[in-house]
Amino acid sequence: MMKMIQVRKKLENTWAVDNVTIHVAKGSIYGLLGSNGAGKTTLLKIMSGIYLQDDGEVIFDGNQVFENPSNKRRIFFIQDSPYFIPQYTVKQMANFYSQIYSRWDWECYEALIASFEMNTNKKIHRFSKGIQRQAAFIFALSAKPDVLILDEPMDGLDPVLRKKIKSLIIDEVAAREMTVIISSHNLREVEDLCDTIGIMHKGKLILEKDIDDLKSDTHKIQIAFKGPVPPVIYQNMKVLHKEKRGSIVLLIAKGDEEEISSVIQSYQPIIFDLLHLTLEEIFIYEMEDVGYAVKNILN
Ligand SMILES: Nc1ncnc2c1ncn2[C@@H]1O[C@H](COP(=O)(O)OP(=O)(O)OP(=O)(O)O)[C@@H](O)[C@H]1O
Repeated sequence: MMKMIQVRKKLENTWAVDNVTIHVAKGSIYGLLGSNGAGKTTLLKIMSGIYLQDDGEVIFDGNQVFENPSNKRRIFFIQDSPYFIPQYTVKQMANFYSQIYSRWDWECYEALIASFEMNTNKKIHRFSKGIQRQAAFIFALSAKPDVLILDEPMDGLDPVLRKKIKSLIIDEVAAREMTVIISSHNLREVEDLCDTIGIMHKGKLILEKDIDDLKSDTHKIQIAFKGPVPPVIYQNMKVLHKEKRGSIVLLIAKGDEEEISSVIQSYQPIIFDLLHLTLEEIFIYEMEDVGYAVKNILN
């Protein structure tokens, strides 16, 4: 539903986004990861129609996004520093959004205001950074957008609020198939939320994976045999990493768990353990495979 095809954008002398192709399916939550300066904000600004790309296409539901007001009204973007009209109170800002977003839901707004115990008569710029962010979420969820784009949304929020906001996002996705694109420096912050992860590095999308696929077919295997490891056990797996510790061989490998197990068992190993990896471990090994360090997005 949201597509970017070979998109490039130059800012001053840098290709901030360089030949990126992304397809975000309706009702999915896409996590865009990358270290400082990777190009995430630029890509989100292109996706939400703030920037026009230099090359390539950005298509939402079959139409261009840039300078297309009817499409833009179906997209809500919370920037890394949320923008509010100067001097506006929460209530005035809500009135403003209700005129732009045709599906604005006052009932939902009132419920969120009560739940976050938000003072609607206070000028938003007087709130702390964290409360401004909560206000931005209240507006975003009340606007009932088809696509919610979030740039570093959890910055400045305490763990309780992060959890609350994540669960509100998940409820909205489940209830009406809202699509979410969310950027972060940190895999751990978004791994429980996203179903697809894309990693950017120096303007390029260097890895894009479905989280369930990744988790289900990547394993940590420890094996030892009386003699050498029979080479045939490697036939139905893709080895990402191999290490020998005495007589034990440690493998990080992709493949079907049952097939791998049955072949190994048939050669009567002395030791055989097959464990699932954390998403973080999977990314480290995957990135080793493509030759990039991702340590800074795993901290
Ligand atoms: N307004 C601008 N003018 C010139 N260069 C810019 C501008 N905005 C970003 N850039 C450059 O474009 C590249 C990508 O920046 P961008 O802000 O998109 O990265 P990011 O992944 O969001 O980084 P961060 O996580 O630090 O926010 C960087 O090299 C940055 O210096």
